[in-house]
Amino acid sequence: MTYISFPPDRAFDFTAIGRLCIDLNANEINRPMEETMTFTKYVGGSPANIAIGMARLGLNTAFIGKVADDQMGRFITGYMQRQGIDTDNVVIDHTGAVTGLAFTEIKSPDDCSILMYRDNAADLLLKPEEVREELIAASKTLLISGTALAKSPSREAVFQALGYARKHGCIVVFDLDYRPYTWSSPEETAVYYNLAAEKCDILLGTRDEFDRMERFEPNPDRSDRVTAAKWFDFSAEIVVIKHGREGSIAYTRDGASHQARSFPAKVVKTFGAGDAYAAGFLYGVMHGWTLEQSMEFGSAAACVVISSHSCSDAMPTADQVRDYIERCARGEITAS
Ligand SMILES: Nc1ncnc2c1ncn2[C@@H]1O[C@H](COP(=O)(O)OP(=O)(O)OP(=O)(O)O)[C@@H](O)[C@H]1O
Ligand SMILES: O=C(O)C[C@@H](O)[C@H](O)C(=O)CO
Repeated sequence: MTYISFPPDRAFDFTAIGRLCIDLNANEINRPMEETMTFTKYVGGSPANIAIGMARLGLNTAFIGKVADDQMGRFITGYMQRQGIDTDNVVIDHTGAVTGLAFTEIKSPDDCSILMYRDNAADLLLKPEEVREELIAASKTLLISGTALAKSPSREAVFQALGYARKHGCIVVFDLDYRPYTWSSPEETAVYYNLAAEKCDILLGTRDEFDRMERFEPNPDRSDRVTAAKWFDFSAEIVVIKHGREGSIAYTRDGASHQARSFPAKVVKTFGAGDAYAAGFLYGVMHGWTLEQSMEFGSAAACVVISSHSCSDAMPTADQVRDYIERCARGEITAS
């Protein structure tokens, strides 16, 4: 059964809007960052990771964002281009803004955290008038990321992109991607997440992220079905709630639910799972797979990334995801 009809014959399968930043992942792992001395630099930013994941899976991909006018901005843009991602709508800031840094701490495979330096980050300075309508008109899918709603003018740029997407029949995916550092208050988060979610076709988030959206409409049992039902009164066709190692569940407008288990993984670090999951899941949905197949593919893609040191660099190809699934089926991979 097809839950989403993507517009055919467009130059891009997938376009993301949001932050492009730098991950600095501690090399000395399994210890607090106070004791780490060296880091490896990767392109980061949840929407960037997802776009890289989609390109790695073989989809025609573009990005809408803003980078600093410095070596880090040029590193990011060059890396995206080497992945085959169209960066014509990646704007260079000229106000002296900087690149957001995500220092990642890997205390243990299950205890990871991210220290974010995002003051005056260039990505949040993307303006509505810098969003190119023709790019969205040429895209089957637009992914928006919650953190881009945290500050103006990025917030208005996202709503401008949403307007173009609705005008041109582009399917909108909302990856909730809540990052506390960037927001002024929980109320502000809930207001803007709800305003954006009303215009989206597919919602992807964790239970905690959906809880944050429900400040004004309590869901005391934190019911996934209650959460999803609300969005079918708006534009949503699919609502996915992710539950970490416990797997994920999706609801569709027809009232059906779809579940996927997680795969075993030798976890190096937990973050990046959601980005890889989003790429793998959307890859399946865009290929007309069942939701169960798409969620399974996303789950396996997530395991490839959490078994690696990086997020962006580790985003798998379709063959690598299939190989991971097959190796698990043969019992060759067990959970750490
Ligand atoms: N420890 C794990 N072992 C196996 N699979 C996992 C693990 N953690 C996450 N996954 C897989 O990745 C999916 C998404 O992970 P999660 O629910 O943690 O989302 P997230 O919080 O958005 O991820 P991130 O940590 O990147 O922010 C899960 O539904 C599951 O399939
Ligand atoms: O999204 C961020 O700003 C942090 C990412 O760069 C990091 O790779 C991560 O947390 C992935 O979800």
